[in-house]
Amino acid sequence: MIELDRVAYSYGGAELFSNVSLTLAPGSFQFLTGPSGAGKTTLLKLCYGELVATAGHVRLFGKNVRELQRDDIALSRRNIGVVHQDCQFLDHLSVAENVALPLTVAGRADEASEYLEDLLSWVGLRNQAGQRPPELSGGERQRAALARAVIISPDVIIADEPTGNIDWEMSQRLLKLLVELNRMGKTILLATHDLNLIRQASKMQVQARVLRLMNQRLHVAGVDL
Ligand SMILES: Nc1ncnc2c1ncn2[C@@H]1O[C@H](COP(=O)(O)OP(=O)(O)OP(=O)(O)O)[C@@H](O)[C@H]1O
Repeated sequence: MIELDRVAYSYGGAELFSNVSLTLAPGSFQFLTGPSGAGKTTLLKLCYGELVATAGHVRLFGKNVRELQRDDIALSRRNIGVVHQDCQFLDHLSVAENVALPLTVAGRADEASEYLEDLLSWVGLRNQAGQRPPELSGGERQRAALARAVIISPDVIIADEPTGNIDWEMSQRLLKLLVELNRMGKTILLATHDLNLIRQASKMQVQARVLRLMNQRLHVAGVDL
């Protein structure tokens, strides 16, 4: 699905990490952890083609990002649902309109009504459909962001610290939704600081791999980290 092959990334002259190799195999569930500032968000952006590696190769669905035109990258990205750390809603639109936005942008707005109600029920936000994003709680915002990420039925879901600002109960609820998606065959990459979340996933019998970005390298870690 997505492959990073000996990838490095620098902002300006400062190298953030190098020699990072990572494969998102179909149906896999991987956690990305590591200290603040290690470069987790940057690594996720490389995985969904938002940034281009300063060295090494990134392949999205078999195609080298360096050889893709901007439009081709945009097409590949339609198969990757991203849950951003700060959700990135349009506050003047309703929750339902925000969730439907990827379909609207893809010119498939007419399909939105088919899924929207079911999807909002699945994330427990059916009653909040008409509200504006600023009226939602932190946990509700993250669930709305997850609904928006999956409305276009991507094969891959990349979530950047989706439980960063929400309580444990809400974090577990969000994790459960991601586990359900994984059981449906979706490939998940989830960046988190929260080691309890990783332990919780192992209790839910998820075959998750834990990757730790630290000291400029990516390491495979155990859940007891
Ligand atoms: N656009 C940018 N220009 C310059 N430096 C940047 C840019 N974006 C991020 N950085 C720097 O790169 C480093 C890694 O940032 P990144 O957000 O990828 O780390 P992170 O591991 O996700 O951190 P956190 O866990 O705190 O979210 C940080 O020092 C950050 O300040």
